[in-house]
Amino acid sequence: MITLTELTKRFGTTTAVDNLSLTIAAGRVTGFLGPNGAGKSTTMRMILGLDRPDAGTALVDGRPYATLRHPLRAVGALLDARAVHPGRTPRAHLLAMARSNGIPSRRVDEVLATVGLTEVAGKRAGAFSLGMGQRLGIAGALLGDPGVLMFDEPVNGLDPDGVRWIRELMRSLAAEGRTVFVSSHLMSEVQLTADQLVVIGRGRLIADAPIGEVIAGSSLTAVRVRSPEPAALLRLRNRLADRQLAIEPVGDDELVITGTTVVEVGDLAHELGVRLHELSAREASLEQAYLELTGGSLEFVGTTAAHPTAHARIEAR
Ligand SMILES: Nc1ncnc2c1ncn2[C@@H]1O[C@H](COP(=O)(O)OP(=O)(O)OP(=O)(O)O)[C@@H](O)[C@H]1O
Repeated sequence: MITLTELTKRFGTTTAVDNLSLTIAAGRVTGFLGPNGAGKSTTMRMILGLDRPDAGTALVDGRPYATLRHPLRAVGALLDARAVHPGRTPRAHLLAMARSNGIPSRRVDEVLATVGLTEVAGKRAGAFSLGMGQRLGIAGALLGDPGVLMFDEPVNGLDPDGVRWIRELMRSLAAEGRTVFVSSHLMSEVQLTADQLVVIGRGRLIADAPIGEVIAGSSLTAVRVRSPEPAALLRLRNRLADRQLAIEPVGDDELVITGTTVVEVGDLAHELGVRLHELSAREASLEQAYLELTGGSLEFVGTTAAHPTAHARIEAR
């Protein structure tokens, strides 16, 4: 478990992480989302004791990282896949890590096999592709068999097989009861991998909820209902309006309603004796829900206009 309490980090006049309080629970994959510059890496660095908070605390299983005697056995992390010295071999790199954390050297061969690098274990890491570097970083994270794992953009540079491999690895690590905290900009991938989402913008918490709730909260998640009887449909519309739901009529035979479920609308239609020709749910994608949530907290925006002013800074709503 990771516990953040009023965590704050400033760089000069920039508040990178702003009073962040949340718990990242064990036994599930928590996706960590936010626009560029939102403060994700800084948060992860503070959890790992690499950046010192200006206020608040970041605890791993109730303890600050710096007080862990064998940190790699408590928390494994992939932050920067290029962090390995180019002249070193994967085996030498992992052996050095193992030695400094009291981890038996046979564990090195185990993790090399897990990430599929056994055959290149004696080659210099400098010649590795980005995907191989990611795999080596993941091997380092797994080395101490830790209960908490953090990955910053782990699928970066991986081919489709590698992407699927990391997805299955994260799912299985969470199924073993570990805490898996992973940042990503790939919404389709997060939708397939994560159970819980933490969304931040400009260092502040925007959402901390199960993925289904985040999608259900989107204005693009809606129920569509069609009836061949306009008068009956109007009765249904009035009753839905009584419940303060947002209703968009389409012609006189269709309604699109947000903030409800097919169960609620179906039950109401039945109660009012409204004959239906369609009752369907339209679910927003995670990407649509995410863009709505973070729309006001973008730090850097580009444009597709003819005369781009890319990277203009915009103010928060
Ligand atoms: N060492 C540093 N010195 C100065 N400013 C920094 C430093 N590290 C981060 N920042 C600033 O803090 C803010 C948060 O950066 P951070 O890298 O944590 O965001 P992020 O969410 O990980 O972004 P990305 O998705 O682009 O990786 C940004 O405004 C960034 O410029």
